[in-house]
Amino acid sequence: MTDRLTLRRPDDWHLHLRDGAMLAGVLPETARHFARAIVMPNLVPPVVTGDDARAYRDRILAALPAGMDFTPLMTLYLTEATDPADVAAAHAAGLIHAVKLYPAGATTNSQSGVRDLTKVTAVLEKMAEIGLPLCIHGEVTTPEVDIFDREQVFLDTVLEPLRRRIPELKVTLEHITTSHGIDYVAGASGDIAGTITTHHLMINRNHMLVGGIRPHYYCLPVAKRSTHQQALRRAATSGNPRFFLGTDSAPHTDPTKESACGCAGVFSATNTLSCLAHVFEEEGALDKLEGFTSLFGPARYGLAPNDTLITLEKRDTPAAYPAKIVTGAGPVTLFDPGHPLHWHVIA
Ligand SMILES: NC(=O)N[C@@H](CC(=O)O)C(=O)O
Ligand SMILES: [Zn+2]
Ligand SMILES: [Zn+2]
Repeated sequence: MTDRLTLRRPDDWHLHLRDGAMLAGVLPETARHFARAIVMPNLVPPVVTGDDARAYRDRILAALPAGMDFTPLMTLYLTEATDPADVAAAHAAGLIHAVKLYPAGATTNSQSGVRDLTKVTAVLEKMAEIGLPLCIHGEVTTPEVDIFDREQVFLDTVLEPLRRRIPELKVTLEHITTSHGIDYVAGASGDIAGTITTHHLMINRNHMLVGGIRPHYYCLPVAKRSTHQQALRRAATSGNPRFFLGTDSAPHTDPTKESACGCAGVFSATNTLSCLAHVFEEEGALDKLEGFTSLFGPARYGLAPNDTLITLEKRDTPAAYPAKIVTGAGPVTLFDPGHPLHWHVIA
């Protein structure tokens, strides 16, 4: 049996590329299939100013193997010291496409994030004025709140009040993991969208915890119960342009994942398209895949869709992906969906 699917070339609207040897190792994995990506700024130290973003963009382009075509779309890491004029200048120069809000302590390298949102009002007002999206890691960090409830509590206690205070702000709720997040984005008035990762479409918390703990499925926001996974699958395959792909491919070396205190992050750049074709076929929605991977994101970010194409083919033989990729920083295990993938990216 052969089935073919030709799509506009996809983009990744939430990606971690890191720096140095890790950057050099993982960048080709994304550039092979994706034309552009919103590049997360949570380096150590973070990408805070326009100058930081320019320097990081240049390092990414320098790490790109000859013959590969890839455009990094840069972001700034919002801190309580961020200067609205610097943000506006970087946006006007075409350098940055979003600003990222990490509640301090919420996730990997978020210690310089925002503790008090009232301290960044001037930046957010400037962003609303110039139409620059705020990408949000939507989890509270309150110690009393259960980790499985942190996204839902964030919606009520942080996101909704913030959007009431600055209604013109364009918001992207990143890596949605719950039906609450889906319902919020689908139902909210104003300019809001949400990204969904590959792995949250394919796993729920049982995959991570039943029969032994699987550190390579640990990420933030943590995978929730299967009813939430089902809500994510319905949203991703619905054709609603508010929902599009942000893989959140987040490489960490195996020793830092397979540890008594393992890092959060799933690395999925290499096999994401095979995974997504699998999911969309299971949902009977292959006709909705192109919107999710290639059309809704550009529309949201005010960019044209890519004019090049990518072709997938379903074959009886499963696609052969490596279990891990070797980088100069160490081995990085690839997301394992737990079953064979029959959709091959062929061109
Ligand atoms: N998603 C993750 O589990 N980890 C990300 C950070 C993030 O996106 O929250 C990382 O940088 O490793
Ligand atoms: Zn995050
Ligand atoms: Zn991320």
